[in-house]
Amino acid sequence: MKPKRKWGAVFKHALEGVFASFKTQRNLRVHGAAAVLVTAAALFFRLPPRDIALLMLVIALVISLELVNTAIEATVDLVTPEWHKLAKMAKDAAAGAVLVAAVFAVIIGLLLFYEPVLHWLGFT
Ligand SMILES: Nc1ncnc2c1ncn2[C@@H]1O[C@H](COP(=O)(O)OP(=O)(O)OP(=O)(O)O)[C@@H](O)[C@H]1O
Repeated sequence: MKPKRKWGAVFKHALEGVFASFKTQRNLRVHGAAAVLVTAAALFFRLPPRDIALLMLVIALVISLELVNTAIEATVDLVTPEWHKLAKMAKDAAAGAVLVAAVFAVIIGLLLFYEPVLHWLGFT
């Protein structure tokens, strides 16, 4: 039987996965930067806690799916360096999952920032 890993080791490996993915995946860095900017804007416009919680949720969803996408890409590359229609399907579907989450994140962001930005610009 495999010996049980300590919580510290589990946490360390998970963090290594996050850092390695940020280091190698440009899209993940772009989404990370967008998340920092959106969070700063939410604080600047004093969005209500529930709106900030919703933003945190969609940010976590997009970043998590980027990490899963990275894992799937690495696994596919490990299994086959050759062109294969199943490899294409796995990678395209994983990228599609990130795209769907990112599009809905943008829509949610527009809905949440629309009023405070108009107010700040003096239109309401
Ligand atoms: N082994 C393969 N067989 C078939 N198609 C592949 C294979 N590897 C990659 N592809 C195709 O090329 C696309 C890009 O794959 P790649 O591994 O280069 O991802 P990437 O450009 O690094 O993605 P990301 O920008 O998200 O990191 C895939 O979505 C898929 O359509």
